[in-house]
Amino acid sequence: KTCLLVRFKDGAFLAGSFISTVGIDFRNKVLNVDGVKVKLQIWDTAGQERFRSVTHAYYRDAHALLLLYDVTNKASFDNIRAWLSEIHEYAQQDVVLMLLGNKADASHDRSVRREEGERLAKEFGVPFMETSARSGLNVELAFTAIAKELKHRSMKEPDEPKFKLHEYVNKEMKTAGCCRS
Ligand SMILES: Nc1nc2c(ncn2[C@@H]2O[C@H](COP(=O)(O)OP(=O)(O)OP(=O)(O)O)[C@@H](O)[C@H]2O)c(=O)[nH]1
Repeated sequence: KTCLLVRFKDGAFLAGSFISTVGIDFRNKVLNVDGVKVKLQIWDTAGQERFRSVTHAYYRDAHALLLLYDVTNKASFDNIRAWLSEIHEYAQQDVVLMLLGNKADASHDRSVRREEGERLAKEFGVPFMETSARSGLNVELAFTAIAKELKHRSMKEPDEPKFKLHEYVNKEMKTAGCCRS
């Protein structure tokens, strides 16, 4: 999670970093979305179980949640169902969700296939993409898509058609041949 956020914020990869997030941390980034400045305040939660009660407190105020698993770690993928039920319990009902399978670059160590991620995302009706903090694959796209959805929700003109996050993500992935850094 931290590496993905640092890649998005600073365009760099923290190679060999083993510093676990303690509790919660945040970073801001301003994006230009269709000529409008959108300020994203992105909270980076600790994945470790012992910080769970701290992170719960932040779900309620989140407008969007990015759920990450590690494609080289099957347990992290299996945990997604548990995270989703936590989200249903603690987050706002209309929170924007996206599922990301990170470390897509690590092809030799992969233990979760892209199709498995796609299937899970479909089951829960959330947009999905694989990302890589190392190569930058789809990182900008994931955050930009969320920013577009949030901008649309807060500034929508009465006659403006609804922004469709799913469709936007699918279209962008197709245009880029599924992968872009
Ligand atoms: N190959 C590869 N390694 C990655 C990628 N993203 C992160 N890593 C490595 O995975 C390890 C953990 O990354 P972090 O970003 O610190 O993980 P985290 O989810 O923030 O961890 P916690 O704070 O403990 O919950 C580090 O050794 C990173 O170098 C990636 O896209 N590709």
